[in-house]
Amino acid sequence: MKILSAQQIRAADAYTIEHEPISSVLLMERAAMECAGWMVHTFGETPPPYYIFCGMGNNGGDGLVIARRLQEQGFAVQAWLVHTADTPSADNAANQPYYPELQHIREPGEFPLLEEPGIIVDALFGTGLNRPVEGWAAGVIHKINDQRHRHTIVSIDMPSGMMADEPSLHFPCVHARYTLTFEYYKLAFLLPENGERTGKTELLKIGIHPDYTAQVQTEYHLTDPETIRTIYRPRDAFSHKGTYGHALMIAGSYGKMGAAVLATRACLRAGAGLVTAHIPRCGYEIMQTAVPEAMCDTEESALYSAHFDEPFRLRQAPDYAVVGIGPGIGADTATAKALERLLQAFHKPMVLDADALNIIGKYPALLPQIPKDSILTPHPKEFERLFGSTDNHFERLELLTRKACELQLYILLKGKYSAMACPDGAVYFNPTGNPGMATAGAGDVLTGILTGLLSQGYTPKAALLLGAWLHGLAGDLAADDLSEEALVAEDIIHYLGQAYLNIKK
Ligand SMILES: NC(=O)C1=CN([C@@H]2O[C@H](COP(=O)(O)OP(=O)(O)OC[C@H]3O[C@@H](n4cnc5c(N)ncnc54)[C@H](OP(=O)(O)O)[C@@H]3O)[C@@H](O)[C@H]2O)[C@@H](O)CC1
Ligand SMILES: [K+]
Repeated sequence: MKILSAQQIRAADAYTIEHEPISSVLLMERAAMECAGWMVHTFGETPPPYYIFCGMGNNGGDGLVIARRLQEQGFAVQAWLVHTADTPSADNAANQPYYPELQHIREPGEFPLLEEPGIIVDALFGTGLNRPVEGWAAGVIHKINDQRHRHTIVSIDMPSGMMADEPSLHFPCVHARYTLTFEYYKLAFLLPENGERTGKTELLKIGIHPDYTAQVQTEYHLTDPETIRTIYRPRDAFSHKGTYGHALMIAGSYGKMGAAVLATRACLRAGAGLVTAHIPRCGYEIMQTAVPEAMCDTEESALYSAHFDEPFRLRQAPDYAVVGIGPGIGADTATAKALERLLQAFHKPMVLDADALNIIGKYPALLPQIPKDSILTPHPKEFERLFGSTDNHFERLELLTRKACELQLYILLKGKYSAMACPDGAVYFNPTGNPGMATAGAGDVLTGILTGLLSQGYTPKAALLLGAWLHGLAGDLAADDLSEEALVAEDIIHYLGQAYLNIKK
């Protein structure tokens, strides 16, 4: 699913008006009708009163139509026009006469007392916002926010005060419980700095012309079930375990064998044909017992770093279809040297996570040695250690994209919507997953899944998009059964099969 800028959304609007064709006032009617329908469905036939705050642009116009439609259905509605400009937009003005009970706010003192707990509809500003809201209009936003513990706030298209595709963290902005957004997610919704202000986002289809969406070029995308279904490849009936590759998982150290077990298990569960776990001697019994399906490659030394000192082992690395490296390996000097030798020996795309990334953060000269098209999966702190810090999440996204292009790597920056930057400059956001997955070992499982998918012959881009989707979906299915709180990394592996079945539906 494409993510459009505010300017492209305006163009989509204009294209629809011209080519459907439909008048702009009727397109507004359609958008508002979807919102009113969502509210009736969500808040029921006997909801608390609706308090609707409308601005002077088309977002306010949507609010006016919502007010009329809800009132026509017999709901208790009060609506106010907040005079943030001298003149209303044409479609806003056209709708005012159809809601004669409209009240007016021209200064914060006129903000009403909303006695009965109800539903506040925020239709002050949408995609037309082009600067911070200031003065008494900002006061109105603060007054709305003051009510958020007594009332449910529903923002129309965007929380008022937020910019669609620029930083606006420090702007006055409505804190919504729900945001009903039209046709496209806005980039701002997908960045952590806006999470608290957007609330739960609901995407409402308002009939934007499909031809516009098909031809418009954008670097930002949200992965969706259709994309995932086109990536997923069913197995060939005549295949054998060799068809799905032999993966090498380099993980674990004394006290961190859990990371190695999780990554190896996830790699097998994701579908790798064969997996060898390259682990320290001290973890041999643990791995053989916990993951009998995996082979083990160990060294005599109990120290993880020591087993890399034997060049013999590394010479075998190129024989593997893929290498996953990082979970629990530690970041001491000997391990760093070993990673360097691995990068010299292995030239196919690999998966680097956790301590492998911390080592590269310490020795940035290793960065250009990573094989082209490899996948890096840093969490925000690891990302910072690798590439430095930024002032806001928009800048961080730019840095992420730039590094993926410069280094010709796939970089997945973990988050609620993990951002996956590709070497061609495209960025995909993954929508599956839940806060229950903020738990020890969840990242090791992702490394295993990605390695397992690469091993089966998925391209790095396909493995990345599918892997992130499966990982999040397995977590969602696990949380549905077990709760977010009780979810542990092992559950993600356990539900991976259900996630695959869900894709095939
Ligand atoms: N796209 C679609 O498909 C559809 C879109 N629809 C709806 O239209 C909405 C976009 O409407 P919109 O363009 O009229 O802008 P909106 O957000 O109402 O702002 C109004 C005006 O405020 C002004 N302004 C800006 N910043 C300001 C500030 N800080 N403080 C004070 N004033 C400020 C600025 O004018 P300026 O002052 O810059 O001249 C701006 O034009 C969209 O979000 C959706 O709800 C649907 O109806 C139909 C389908
Ligand atoms: K709004």
